[in-house]
Amino acid sequence: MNLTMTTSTTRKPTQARAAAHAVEIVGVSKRFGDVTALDEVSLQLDSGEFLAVLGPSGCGKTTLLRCMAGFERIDSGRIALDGRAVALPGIHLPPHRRQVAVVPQEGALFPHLSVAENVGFGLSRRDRHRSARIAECLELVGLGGLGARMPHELSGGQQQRVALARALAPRPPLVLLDEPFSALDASLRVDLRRDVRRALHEDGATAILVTHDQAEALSMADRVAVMRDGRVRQVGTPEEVYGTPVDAWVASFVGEADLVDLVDETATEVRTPLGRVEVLPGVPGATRVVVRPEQVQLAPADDPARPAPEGSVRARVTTVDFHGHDALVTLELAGGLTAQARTGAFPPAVGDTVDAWVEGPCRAVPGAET
Ligand SMILES: Nc1ncnc2c1ncn2[C@@H]1O[C@H](COP(=O)(O)OP(=O)(O)OP(=O)(O)O)[C@@H](O)[C@H]1O
Repeated sequence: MNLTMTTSTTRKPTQARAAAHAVEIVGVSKRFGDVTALDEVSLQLDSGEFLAVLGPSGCGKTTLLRCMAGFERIDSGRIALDGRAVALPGIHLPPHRRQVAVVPQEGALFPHLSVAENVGFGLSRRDRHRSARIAECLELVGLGGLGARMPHELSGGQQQRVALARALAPRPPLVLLDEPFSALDASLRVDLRRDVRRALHEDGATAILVTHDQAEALSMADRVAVMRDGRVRQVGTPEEVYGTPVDAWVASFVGEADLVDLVDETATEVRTPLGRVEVLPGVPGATRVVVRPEQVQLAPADDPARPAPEGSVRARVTTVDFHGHDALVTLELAGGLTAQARTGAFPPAVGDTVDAWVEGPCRAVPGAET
């Protein structure tokens, strides 16, 4: 079972080691034969922080998590947890000595133990606060009073909540969540994300969530590390990685993006196939502009009631993906170029001619890597 627990029931005060990061990963590399799963990865987390590691399948997210938990040995670099080195080449603290809890993809509860026994699994039987801590953790994940149930009497979402309560119960300094919501349906996932975020925060846990789901990473984390091909491409707050991606690849992976060519530029404005666009201070060598679909405004062409602003462009609507609360509209621009606009619940129809323009500043990025 992919689960490690500590028997300690008190998290050590962080004040005594104020200088130490809760997690410090420095230049960590890990190879499997010819495959470089991790390539000089460096990350730091403060105590109580929630980091999401976001990247496509095969980018090395799970390997990073397994190296932190102690399930894999690193080839080079260093991992320290709460100021204590747990992995260096030649030094490998086993998982049970790292005080790290892992919440796997599917709860993997012990089927023959009750909910309360599952939650108390990592707590010493002699701990006189054991029952109180079990009850506290079940309350924390919204399952107060369900301790006597057996795992098969719970829904998938409830089982994941028990898995989280079990991970939190021994107060591990670090909780690692390995795509814990991937097996759940969409509406349950949204609720559970919010509750897990709150439970971790209330318990003061430092946590790392591995996910390929950008909405999950952006909505839950204090900071997001975007990975590709074993490397960390960008680390920042959700607003930073979405609003100021470092390159075209990050821009397209973290949310939808129209990457439009930069035609000419003045100090703060560029001309693009989507009209005039205000740009944020750019990155050297920028050739493209990241326009988020929600920045693209549309109005019926030649509508006297809503004249398009100067610098707008003419476009034809080619497809409309209706989502209820909003819609994603694909536009054909001059020269056969396409762009996407996110509208409200009343989008234009396929075949309509519209005026399109971009509102708000955009990020200019190097265009080479897509
Ligand atoms: N035990 C292993 N033996 C050989 N190759 C491995 C092993 N574990 C991982 N890899 C390879 O290392 C790379 C990174 O894999 P990893 O599982 O960390 O990616 P991931 O981002 O978590 O992907 P996913 O989202 O699909 O789980 C992949 O190319 C994978 O095939």
